[in-house]
Amino acid sequence: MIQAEDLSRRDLRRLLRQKRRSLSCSQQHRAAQRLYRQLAQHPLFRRARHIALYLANDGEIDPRILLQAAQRRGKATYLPVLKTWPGTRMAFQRVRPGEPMRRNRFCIAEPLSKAARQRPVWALDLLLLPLVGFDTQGGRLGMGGGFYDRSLAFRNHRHNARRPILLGLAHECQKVDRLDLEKWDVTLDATVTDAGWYPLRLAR
Ligand SMILES: Nc1nc2c(c(=O)[nH]1)N(C=O)[C@@H](CNc1ccc(C(=O)N[C@@H](CCC(=O)O)C(=O)O)cc1)CN2
Ligand SMILES: Nc1ncnc2c1ncn2[C@@H]1O[C@H](COP(=O)(O)OP(=O)(O)OP(=O)(O)O)[C@@H](O)[C@H]1O
Repeated sequence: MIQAEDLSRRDLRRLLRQKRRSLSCSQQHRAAQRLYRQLAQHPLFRRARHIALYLANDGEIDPRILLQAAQRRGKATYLPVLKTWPGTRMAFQRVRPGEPMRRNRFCIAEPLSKAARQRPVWALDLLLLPLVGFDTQGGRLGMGGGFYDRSLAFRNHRHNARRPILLGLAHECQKVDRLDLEKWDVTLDATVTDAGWYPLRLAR
């Protein structure tokens, strides 16, 4: 495991992104299947009616089969869409199977922005977050854009906010011993990897 305290946030990001990108196609495929098995029958997933996920990029663990399962089960599914103004914000937009996608400025696929189909983040039941690195105390290191932190800033003022449940999704190799958190960083309720769960304070 990586000893995070010896590295700057920038170097840690670079190292962890390299690690996830270097996984082979078959390793990625196996990891996605294992992640699916960890989550698909879990009460938090089964109970959630409004779920936000992401489209995998840059070696991230791929939640697409969870997205498809959620849609088959009649849940409302959402993906992040970057706003053109202000450029630091994103929204969560409802998507249906087969909907056209475009590439955003980071080359990540996203739905065509339609304000009427966006849902405020506090009205989602479950948010599955991509991440670059995680620790076992709920710490999350993202891509460095601050998009998720900004969307979830309300959580740091209202610690008792129950919605949405925040689950980081990761490859086991993205685990680090400890992340230093900045004041704006939101804490995850749990991180789920291909190998298992790292819960922080899940109310069941
Ligand atoms: N799959 C996925 N979707 C996501 C995120 C994510 O982490 N994963 N995001 C989570 O926040 C948002 C996009 N955030 C991002 C933040 C920074 C960079 C970034 O630094 N990219 C380039 C360098 C900048 C550039 O090309 O202009 C890079 O790859 O180094 C990419 C995405 C919304 N959608
Ligand atoms: N709630 C917030 N309000 C204003 N600025 C914020 C907020 N949260 C984060 N930021 C800004 O975003 C920048 C990036 O933050 P950080 O490195 O924690 O992003 P990240 O969690 O890795 O990225 P992401 O959430 O996009 O995956 C920071 O420089 C910070 O100033």
